[in-house]
Amino acid sequence: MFDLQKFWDYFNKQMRQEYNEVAYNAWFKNTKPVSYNKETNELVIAVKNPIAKGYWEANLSTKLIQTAYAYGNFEVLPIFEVDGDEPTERFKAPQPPKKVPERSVSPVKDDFVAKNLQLNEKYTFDTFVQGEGNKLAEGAALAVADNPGSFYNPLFIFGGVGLGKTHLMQAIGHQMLGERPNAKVVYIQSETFVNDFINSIKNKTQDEFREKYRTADLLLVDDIQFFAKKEGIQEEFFHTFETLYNDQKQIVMTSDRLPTEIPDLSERLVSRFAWGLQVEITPPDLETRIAILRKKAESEGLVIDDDTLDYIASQVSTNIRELEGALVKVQAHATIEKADINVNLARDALTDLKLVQKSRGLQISKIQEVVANYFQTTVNELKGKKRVRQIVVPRQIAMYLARDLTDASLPKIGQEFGGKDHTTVMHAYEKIEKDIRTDAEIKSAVYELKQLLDR
Ligand SMILES: Nc1ncnc2c1ncn2[C@@H]1O[C@H](COP(=O)(O)OP(=O)(O)OP(=O)(O)O)[C@@H](O)[C@H]1O
Repeated sequence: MFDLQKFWDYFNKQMRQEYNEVAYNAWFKNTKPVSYNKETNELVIAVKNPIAKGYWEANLSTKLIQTAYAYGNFEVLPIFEVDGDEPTERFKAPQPPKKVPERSVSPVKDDFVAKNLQLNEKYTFDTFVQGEGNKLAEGAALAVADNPGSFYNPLFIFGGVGLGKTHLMQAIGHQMLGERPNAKVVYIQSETFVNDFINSIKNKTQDEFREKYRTADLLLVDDIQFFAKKEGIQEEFFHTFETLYNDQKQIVMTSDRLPTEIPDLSERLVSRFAWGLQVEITPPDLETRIAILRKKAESEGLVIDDDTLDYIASQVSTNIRELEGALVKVQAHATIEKADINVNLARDALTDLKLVQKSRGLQISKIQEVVANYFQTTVNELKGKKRVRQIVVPRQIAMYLARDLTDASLPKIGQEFGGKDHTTVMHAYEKIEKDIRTDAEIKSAVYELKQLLDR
């Protein structure tokens, strides 16, 4: 006998172990079983909104089926309904993103408005592919989109270049506008905030400036690390933040690093940014990169087989913008050659990409120079034999980066480091790889060095 409530409790318990708290709250909290038909095996589940419905259909229906089977050999056919909505047909694909309605423009001068309110219509939750590295951030963004101004305020999303921070933050904006077309969603690059502020002083239009930002229902500030060392701007932003926060308006920020790592960010901003939730996006694994490419290819109407997707995804590992660029290249190559897309064509199309990566990789001397500068030591010390910690750690980090960012073999790296044995390089690599997971200082040093080397 299939007891629906008991099974549901069991399933939830399993999911609690699998999902972190943010994601669990986003997907399972207000979801409930409605009915089970033992003739047809249809199990109707009520989810709280269309996003959740799309997510359950894409990610959780199989889990539900498997769990029911494991639970007691029960067969279920999940059907998801949006709470209070009409029942929908089974496994319907997620809805395409709603067309973004024209926003109502608040009564401030045009030059303050027009250039800033643009959200990229492609940056919605539906087009965002979930993976290990962004699962938490996506869950948090969804939770915020569901309950702006209350759940996690502010939401601070941080991580490396081109990993989807802007995409996620704008998805929150889209969802709010989908539900409340007249909401005032303000999206800005932090540099725009800086420029607007300076112009407002020049033109004596500070009132308009403040009106624009302090009356937002949702303020999205991208790349906030540009506030580093800018005291006046930070002061202004502090007041904007206070006003919005006190009015229970949602604030979302992105940055390439944690607030504590932004140089000279005032203590009060650092502490306020920590009031809500800070979530990191880390680079996607191969599987996620393939899924992103597949989704992108589908949306462009491209037919690309799995091997080719796999090949393209394996060429670009850390930046999704570059990954998309690689796909565009392959597509352009196919058009020019009037040929179908396959692995050979992709290889040809991406040859120069490989050359760039290789030439990047050949510069072990560049890595040594940047690392030596960073740690205020010298390239000679890195190549030398001194065993004091101040030199050993930078040396090991430099070897780690040489291994990670170049194609050079272990013996070749050893040679470049004053003729060291390849086992020394291997040891350094493994040591730093482990330290990155356990030592916040090493992690942040490696991260910053990678950013420096990326320029
Ligand atoms: N998980 C994802 N699913 C689908 N597309 C993604 C995903 N992550 C990133 N992208 C795409 O990759 C591109 C770069 O993403 P985005 O601009 O959001 O990165 P970012 O982290 O804000 O980068 P930056 O640090 O340069 O500001 C965008 O076109 C975005 O749509």
